[in-house]
Amino acid sequence: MDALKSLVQPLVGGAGGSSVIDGMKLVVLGGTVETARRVSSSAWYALQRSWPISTFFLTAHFSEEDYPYDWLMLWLSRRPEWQRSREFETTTRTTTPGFSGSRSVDNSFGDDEDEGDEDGPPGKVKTRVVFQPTFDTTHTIYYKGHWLRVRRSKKTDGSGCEVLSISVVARNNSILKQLVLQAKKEYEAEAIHRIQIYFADSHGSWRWTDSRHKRPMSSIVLNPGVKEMLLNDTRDFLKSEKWYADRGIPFRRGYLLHGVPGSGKSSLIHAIAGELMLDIYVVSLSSSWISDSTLTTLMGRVPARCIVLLEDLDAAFTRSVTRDKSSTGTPDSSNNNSNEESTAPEQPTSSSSGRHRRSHKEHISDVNTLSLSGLLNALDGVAAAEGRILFATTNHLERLDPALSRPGRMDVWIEFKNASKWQAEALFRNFFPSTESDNEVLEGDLEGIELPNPPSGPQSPASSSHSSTLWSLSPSFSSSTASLVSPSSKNTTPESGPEVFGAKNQAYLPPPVEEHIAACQHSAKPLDGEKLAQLAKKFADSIPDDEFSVAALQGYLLKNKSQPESAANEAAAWVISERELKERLRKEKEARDLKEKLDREKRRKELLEKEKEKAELEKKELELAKLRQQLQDQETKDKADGEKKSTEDSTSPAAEAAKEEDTKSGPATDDDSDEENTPPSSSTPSEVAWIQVPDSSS
Ligand SMILES: Nc1ncnc2c1ncn2[C@@H]1O[C@H](COP(=O)(O)OP(=O)(O)OP(=O)(O)O)[C@@H](O)[C@H]1O
Repeated sequence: MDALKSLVQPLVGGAGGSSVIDGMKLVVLGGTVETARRVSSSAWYALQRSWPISTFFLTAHFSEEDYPYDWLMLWLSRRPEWQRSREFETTTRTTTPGFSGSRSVDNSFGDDEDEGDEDGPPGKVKTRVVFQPTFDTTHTIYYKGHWLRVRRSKKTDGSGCEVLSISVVARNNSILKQLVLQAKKEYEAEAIHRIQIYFADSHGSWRWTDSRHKRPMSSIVLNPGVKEMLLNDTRDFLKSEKWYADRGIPFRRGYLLHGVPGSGKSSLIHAIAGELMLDIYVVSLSSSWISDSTLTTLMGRVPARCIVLLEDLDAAFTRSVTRDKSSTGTPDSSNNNSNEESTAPEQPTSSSSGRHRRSHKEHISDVNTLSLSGLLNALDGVAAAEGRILFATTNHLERLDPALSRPGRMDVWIEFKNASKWQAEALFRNFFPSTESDNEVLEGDLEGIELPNPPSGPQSPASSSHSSTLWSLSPSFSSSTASLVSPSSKNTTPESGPEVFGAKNQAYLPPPVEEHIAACQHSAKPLDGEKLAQLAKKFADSIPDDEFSVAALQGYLLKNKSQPESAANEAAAWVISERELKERLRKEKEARDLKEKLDREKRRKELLEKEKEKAELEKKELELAKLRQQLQDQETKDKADGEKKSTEDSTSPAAEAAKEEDTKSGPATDDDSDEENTPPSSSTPSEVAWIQVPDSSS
């Protein structure tokens, strides 16, 4: 301290008693201590890295491609040392992908901490920002009597993958094992209310893609017994590992859900996954990069207990994007053409924290070489994981190869049809809130139902007691709802509503709320049991059996979510309008098909015409070539004949005599010789050339 004093003294000129000097002393002291801390810690790290100190450390590396990385990142995010890091980066991607937006990451902060945030627009997605230590900085964390050195870095192999390295001075690795197990436990405790969804990537790895709230079984409306049977069967399977082992049967079970679109196949699988607390691993078999070997690798890499979902099995060997295009379960080499337009693996866009947003580029090769035998091998070959539950969905059972759907691969088949009256009634009852307890099947858990725009904004006071029902999940005008309801209603006077411009004006009664504005309420009031039953029955009476999908009925109810009476009363009119719409669409499609057919026919005729013309032209050219050849032959022949004749003439005795005569009588005149040597006019080449040849250009 004396040394410090002597250091400071000259600077402050000896006026030690003033508050300025005290302040400066503190600054200098603080700076010195911090510098000393940093220097000593750097020296300590340098020492640790140096040989032989580093030889005392046990180090475990966790790649982000594997699950323990996620467990440890969640565990670390809760450590105060991690949060106290002096060098950090911010991200809206949470370190724990499965829990984006939740408060489980303690070092995050976001919109919901702003004061007055409640006034924000309902349904606004709240962004959370997370602090995380920068790469290549080392942090020391105390755990169960050991100092752990934790470091985040990137792999140097060019993949850009993150790696977490944890080192500890210990005799064996049991402390690291304990750490991983604890991190796993904490991670799973968080995951209890959610299911994780993984998608296959082109490298044959599974990538975490989404985390969803569990969907309650009660929100799935199927004919009685179906859900229960399926749930019992899957539960029973998971308990029967020994039974399978004793009989030498591979411990796998497959379910084929087939039927019309929008009938609840995917929803049921999600509900079952939630019920059994299993994650879902999705493979899209129509992906451009899928091949026999990638699929085999993927199937070998699923964990022991999970659901593997093969969506749209009938599209396995085609890469068309529309499911209505002819697709088949039988391999078709033409469809495996690598030059076809590639279809990128369908990855649902989910929260911003998804791993699919990693910056490193994914190489998606366009080599869909999946074959039927490859698929069958991947499903039940030696490399296929045991203990998994396979679900496959298809809208076209008839297009599947029998080998694919035989028992052993697909043990249980369930057909999904369009909604029955019974389902329509149950859907209505599930959809609208009731004041009676018997309707509580959905209480507390309907939040999983898939609404087009799931709002997360504040609820109106009236709806707060039912915050988890579909009714209260609907986007609401919240506190402003009261002002929109007809003034005849008791508690909807302007005074009871929020403070709005002119609300206190008592001189005139407000004009009635226009009907279309009143219809915009987004929350229905709970109905009493009797009324609900009556409306549900009326609704179901209007819905014909097996004509509309449950998804279509749900869409209709969503349009009327604040008006159960209208939903029931207008259902018959909706059915008529839907039929008309379907009829119109059918006719339009027919007209389109007809036009396409005529166009095709026209193009075919034009093609035929062109081919015919081409053939004719070729024929004429052939004839022409023939004639030319004949002409050439004739010319050659004539020439040869002429030469022969002239030779003969010159060697015969008469000619000799004539020659002698000529010699005697002197040279003949030019005219005479010309006459004699002129060949017969009929064989002159010039005349042959007058044979008319067809014009090739015609
Ligand atoms: N049986 C059902 N019970 C409850 N909701 C249903 C049912 N069927 C469909 N839905 C609703 O309809 C929507 C579509 O359902 P889902 O995706 O499960 O149908 P799908 O049969 O898998 O359709 P696709 O064959 O087109 O994939 C979802 O929002 C779901 O809530």
